[in-house]
Amino acid sequence: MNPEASNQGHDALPVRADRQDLVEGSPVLDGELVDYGPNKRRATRAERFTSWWQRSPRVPAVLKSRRLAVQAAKDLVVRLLRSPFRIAGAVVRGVAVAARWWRSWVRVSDYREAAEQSEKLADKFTDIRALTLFRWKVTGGVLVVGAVAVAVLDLLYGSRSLWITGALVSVGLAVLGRRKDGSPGRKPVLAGPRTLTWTMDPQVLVDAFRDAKLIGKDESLRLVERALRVGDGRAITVDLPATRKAADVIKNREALASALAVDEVQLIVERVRGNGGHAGRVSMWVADSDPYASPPVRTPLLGVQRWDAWRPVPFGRDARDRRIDLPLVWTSLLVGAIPRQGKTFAARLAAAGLILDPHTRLYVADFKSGKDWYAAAQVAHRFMSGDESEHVLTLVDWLVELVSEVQGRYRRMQDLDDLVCPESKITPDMSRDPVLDMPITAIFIDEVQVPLENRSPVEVEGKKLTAGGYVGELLTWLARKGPAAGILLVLATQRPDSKTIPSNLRAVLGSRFALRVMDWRDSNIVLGEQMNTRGYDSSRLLASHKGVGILRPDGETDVGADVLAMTVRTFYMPNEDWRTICQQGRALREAERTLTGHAAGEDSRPVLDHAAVAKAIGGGSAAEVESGPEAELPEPLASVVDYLGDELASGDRDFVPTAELVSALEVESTAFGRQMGDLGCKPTRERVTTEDGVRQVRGYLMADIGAAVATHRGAGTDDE
Ligand SMILES: Nc1ncnc2c1ncn2[C@@H]1O[C@H](COP(=O)(O)OP(=O)(O)OP(=O)(O)O)[C@@H](O)[C@H]1O
Repeated sequence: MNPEASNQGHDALPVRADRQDLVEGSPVLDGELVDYGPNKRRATRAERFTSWWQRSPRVPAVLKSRRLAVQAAKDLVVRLLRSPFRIAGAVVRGVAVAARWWRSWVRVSDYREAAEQSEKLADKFTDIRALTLFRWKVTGGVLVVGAVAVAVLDLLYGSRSLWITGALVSVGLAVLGRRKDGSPGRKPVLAGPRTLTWTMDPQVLVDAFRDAKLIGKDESLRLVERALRVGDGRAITVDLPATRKAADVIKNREALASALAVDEVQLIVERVRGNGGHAGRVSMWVADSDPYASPPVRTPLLGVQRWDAWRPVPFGRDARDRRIDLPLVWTSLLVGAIPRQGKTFAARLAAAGLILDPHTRLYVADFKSGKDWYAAAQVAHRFMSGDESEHVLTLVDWLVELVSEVQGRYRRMQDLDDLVCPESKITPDMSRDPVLDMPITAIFIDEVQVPLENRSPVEVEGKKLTAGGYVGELLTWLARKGPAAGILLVLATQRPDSKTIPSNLRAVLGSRFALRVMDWRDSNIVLGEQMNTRGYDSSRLLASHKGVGILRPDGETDVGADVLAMTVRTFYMPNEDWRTICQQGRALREAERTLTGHAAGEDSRPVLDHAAVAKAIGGGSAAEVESGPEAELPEPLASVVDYLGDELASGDRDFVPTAELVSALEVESTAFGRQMGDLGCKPTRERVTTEDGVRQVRGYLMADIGAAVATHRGAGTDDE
């Protein structure tokens, strides 16, 4: 690649302006300056030393900053000037403490109190009195001996000895009267900052686990692999005490990060699975600094000639800098985030892998109607960009065409022998055989909430439906049946809420990628029910971390087949790289003669068999679409329903403890109980099995919650 050209590309930022309205004049630039890969130069020895010095927990903070050092010097001068007064104060306090102790001793207070408590003071009075007299005599004796000793010393050594004795007594009294830790006002209200020291002191790690309540007071950790330097951080593997679960450590990662004094993005906690692991083995990695603050990495696809759609597509890197590839075939992908977090960039990465395989067929529906997808028009079998109702109706036609295509493929697979098609599933050879005509076909829909929310009427087999409802039904059917036949969906949405993306559609989208969202509910909508309680909540990601999200893949990734989800920063693929990849994809298709549809200049209308499609997706569900959207539930019932998800209907659970709901929904328990009561849900007590055995806890019966939901939905619909 020409370096000059590439540098130019970095400086020339994406132009976001209306194409038709562009007349002569300076372009309006919208974008972010990104300093990445190729410009990175090796740090010098001095720079490396400075970086180590700044990060090392062994170097005191005052030596890391000039401002802090000056402040520390000033504090020292003040301390020195104040020291005579502080010593005098300590001596006075020491005299008071000594006098109090002597008084209690001479009065035999402990003996007296014990006798009083056992109501035997009268019996013991004579003994106490005798002891008191004896102690007075001892006191008198010590004073006389002391006075004589001082007089003798004075005679022998002069007044110097008096000064020395006085100084020694003062030091003793000052020590006695020093400000000790533990009593109010006797320690600084704000102690210094906590810093990460666990790599040096395993006890700190154990304490952190205890502070985070991940192990009990009397429990400890076992070291499996000592702390090692891995990448730009340290890794350690430990075994939890028996019965403690690694899943709970992952869930409470934030508490552990706080106990270890690091930001949670710097802490990666994974369960070690398989042969070398067990349910209580935890592998931890702590980054030296924010792992996502470094410049983003360009997609490795830029350097490859072609890609195989069956290979997982390079998607990004995790905090430990491990490459994460995303399997796309036989699954579907949902990408969700608030605006400007990198959804389109993420969806385009998935597309890039497929574009570089000339045997794939692409449908691209860009409801963002910007320039982000424009370059894909040269390779896409069907392409459109716009957010009007006509575009939604075109999408309906595409989806109907794809449903027919899937049905056709299954029919044709039945006729193939077992050697070519061993299961009712497409294989790599089948997808590349031009005679079979079953290429991997992917439909990309950016801002999928636009068609899903469209209320234009469509008539299907005599029934009136909303276009959005019909799109939802078609997408659900395709996500369920399509992947095995080689048809996959990639949907990106700015509005990951339960009303926009129907729950039955979400349930069948295998892979999920959640960039930053507004709250844990939206995060669960993208990632799946209760993922926040398992430690995966994309609302906790930082706004400055563009392209960073939580990936829940459907299938094996390089991190491991059993990893539920992971935080990934997507590769950076700005517009000029995207254009290069699309041009390369076109050249590959031209060479293989696989250019079809829109890209080949033949914008054929889809062949539609509405009757067969309506039959396939089922009349019952279509009727549901007709009845309009479900009435909105009041809070906190809506959040409870969101949290419980499918558990509410599945009947797997009869009861949910209040404590679980309060902690998952992050609400105040009294107010929550009152609001639930107002909505017709009264708590009960049930016996449940917890870690500490069977206990009776307060909570709600699923049936009661279900009944309250039905009542409120019914009421809402009646009102309309
Ligand atoms: N992996 C990445 N590394 C660094 N920056 C990124 C990355 N991915 C995206 N960005 C930055 O984030 C910005 C927004 O990305 P993108 O257009 O994909 O957001 P979006 O979520 O699709 O936005 P919208 O909702 O407005 O369509 C881009 O301009 C890009 O500079």
